Amino acid sequence: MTVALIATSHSPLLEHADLEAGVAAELDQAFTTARRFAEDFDPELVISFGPDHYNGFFYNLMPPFCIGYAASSVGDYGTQRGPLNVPEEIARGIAEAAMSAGIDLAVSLQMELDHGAVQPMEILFGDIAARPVVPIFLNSVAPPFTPLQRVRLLGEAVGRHVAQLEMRTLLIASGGLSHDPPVARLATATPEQRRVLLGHHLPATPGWRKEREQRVVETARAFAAGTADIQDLAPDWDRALMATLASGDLTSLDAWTPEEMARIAGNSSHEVRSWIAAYAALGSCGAYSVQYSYYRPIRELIAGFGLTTVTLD
Ligand SMILES: O=C(O)/C=C/c1cccc(O)c1O
Ligand SMILES: [Fe+2]
Repeated sequence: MTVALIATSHSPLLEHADLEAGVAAELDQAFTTARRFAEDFDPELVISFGPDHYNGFFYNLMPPFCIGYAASSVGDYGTQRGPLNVPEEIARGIAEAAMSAGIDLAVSLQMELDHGAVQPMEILFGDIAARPVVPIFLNSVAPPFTPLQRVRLLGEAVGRHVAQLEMRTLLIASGGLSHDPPVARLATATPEQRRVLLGHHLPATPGWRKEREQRVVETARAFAAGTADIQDLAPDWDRALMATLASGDLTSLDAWTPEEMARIAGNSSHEVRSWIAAYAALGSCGAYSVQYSYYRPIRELIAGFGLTTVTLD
């Protein structure tokens, strides 16, 4: 059994932002390092922990966790659209193992994924169907949020099962870190936004999606210029979280509350759930060490942008 982890922020603005040359080069270097790590590891199986942004999961039925037995990408923000290569038997095994460990979760035979789940696959492998992948959705935008302890326990249960699979398995965490992009929220939604949060706008016209994405692109430009009314990034919080994850002892995160996370690090900081679950999964396979760690708060991407590669000792 060999297991490794790549944890990375995502941002749909990667293709739309006007980054300073130095920052663009740095990011390029981080992605190249991750790509080489993935190529060298050559996984037989990928398990991808990621959020959704009201493209696949809506308030008509919003589970805390869901494992896809089959999945396809909606292709938002120009990401690759179409089916992923999901090994159904392995996905079922993971879901049954997590349920047996006391983690209640949903399963889907028709899971829809957005940039939050597929962008790292595209960056690492150039094709979302390049490797067999089991997608694990963690609700990170739609309150109420399950406690972080449950997220850690989900990760541990998945990791214990993966350790028995005898497959070279790459865990991917996609999300975070501190950030507050203009994703609609139920508490403050207009009637039109409420329809979107319920999924009632579907099937959406291409024009509708373009409009929604353009609003985020414009907010990012304003954020970089210092004129957006979204919450600032929280680099100290991001760095402290990355240090805790690297330490191998995640239990102190159990005490974090969603309210405090949002207050300090923004409404989308809940995407760090993917990192916590994936690090916990690796930790239940053995002691680990971070091999590479990148971090920079990048307003143009509306992201405290982190990327780590991690191996078992
Ligand atoms: O438009 C969305 O739904 C989300 C956009 C976004 C922007 C910046 C960082 C992220 O993690 C995002 O998902
Ligand atoms: Fe996101």
